[in-house]
Amino acid sequence: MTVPFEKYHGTGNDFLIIDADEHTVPDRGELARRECDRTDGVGADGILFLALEEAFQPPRVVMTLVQPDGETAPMCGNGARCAAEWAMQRTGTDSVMIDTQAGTLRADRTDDGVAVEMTELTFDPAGIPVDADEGVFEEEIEGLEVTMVNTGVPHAVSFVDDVDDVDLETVAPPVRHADVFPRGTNVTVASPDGDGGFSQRTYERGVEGETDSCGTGAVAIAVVARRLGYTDADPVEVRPPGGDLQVSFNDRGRAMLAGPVEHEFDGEVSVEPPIEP
Ligand SMILES: N[C@@H](CCC[C@H](N)C(=O)O)C(=O)O
Repeated sequence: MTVPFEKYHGTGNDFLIIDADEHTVPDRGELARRECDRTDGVGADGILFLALEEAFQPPRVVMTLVQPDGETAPMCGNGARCAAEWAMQRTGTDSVMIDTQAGTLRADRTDDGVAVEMTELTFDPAGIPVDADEGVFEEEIEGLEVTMVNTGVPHAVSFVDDVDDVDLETVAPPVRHADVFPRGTNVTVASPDGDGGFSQRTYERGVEGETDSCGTGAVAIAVVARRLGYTDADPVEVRPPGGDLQVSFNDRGRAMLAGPVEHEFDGEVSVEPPIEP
């Protein structure tokens, strides 16, 4: 049998979206491993399974991201922005709430895209998690000087002179798999633009490679840069290869992630039918 999907991307971080209310996929991990493959499948950084609750004001959408390795990620900044656009299109609203494993986010339409209020972030080792007695700030792990933060998912953030000079596919995997991270980590490098903003590159856990953009990574750069005194800009402009993101801070002290979202195309994928009882 086949299941329809809609393909979205947020600054190049791309996802197949499947309506989880309408379509049952018995083995989500198998589907993600097969269809996220950029050679033999549709090609994407993950599959978002979305279940809409239209009765609420604003409407709610339950978001589950299954990554190309078949595992579930608790949170995804760009995925949340794509999920919000999908839900806003379906409900004709300009605001939605998104339920993730890392917490509930509010998302609003902006002039040029979608902004989400991120979940609470932490530098606490237990919350990242990292096996350390105190917060990890500018410490060398597997050859890279990193600061550890959890912005919904863990990021090892490293500031360098020029992100384009970093051989990320070589430098990142030892950090991503370092023993001190019981659940692994994303690895994000950033270089200052001299104007309070940063260029970004991220090697993503679950994708096991570099993506064109990572929303939790952009927020990680902004909060770590502010914490270390590298910027006092608000919003902080963060530029991954796939487009420009803005990270601002609201009066609740929460980070807001904003940027464009695009609907690319629709299609169908084949799945095994559910086993009848
Ligand atoms: N691309 C995402 C992050 C997705 C989760 C990450 N790969 C993980 O496993 O922690 C984003 O935009 O935040």
